[in-house]
Amino acid sequence: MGVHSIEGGFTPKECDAIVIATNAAPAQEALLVGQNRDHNLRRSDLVWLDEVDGMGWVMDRLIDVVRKSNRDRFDFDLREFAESPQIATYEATEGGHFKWHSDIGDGPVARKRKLTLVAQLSKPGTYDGGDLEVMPGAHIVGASRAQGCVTIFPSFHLHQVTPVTKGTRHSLTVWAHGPAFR
Ligand SMILES: O=C(O)CCC(=O)C(=O)O
Ligand SMILES: [Fe+2]
Repeated sequence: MGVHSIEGGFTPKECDAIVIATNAAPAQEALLVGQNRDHNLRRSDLVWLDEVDGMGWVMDRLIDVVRKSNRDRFDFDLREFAESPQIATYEATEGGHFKWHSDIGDGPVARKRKLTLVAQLSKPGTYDGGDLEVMPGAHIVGASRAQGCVTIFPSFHLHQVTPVTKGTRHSLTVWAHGPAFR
């Protein structure tokens, strides 16, 4: 099952507005499913979109994009958005990265993740590295780095963010949930 890419899911102006609003909110160090702090696996700061004022329109857009993508490409049984979208900040100075992982976890909510959506919030020229790569089969698909581009894939696919080696990368992730695959 493939990786779906939607150019212009957000405009560059909208991406900048999300980053500016996020930077004003206090960040938490990213925890993994199961709440373990493992810098070897992941190094980034996280802000929950629900905790940033004036971001309701962002959730509305994400819902539209997921609905359309699911209708056109996946046809999964999706029922809810059970978690707040997360905005991640990967800093070169901190070796920001996220090693190969699947988003389906053991917890009651992470277990129900079915589609993962990632929006590129940073301009491609402002950071080096920080590539989102997805493995839908025996090959690796590199996500578009275009600002505002949205990449959608089944949450069980392995994916990684390569280390950021210069500058800062911001991304927005949201999951759509539903009954377990069978
Ligand atoms: O930042 C990204 O591009 C991906 C983030 C991710 O894989 C996650 O939050 O599970
Ligand atoms: Fe992930």
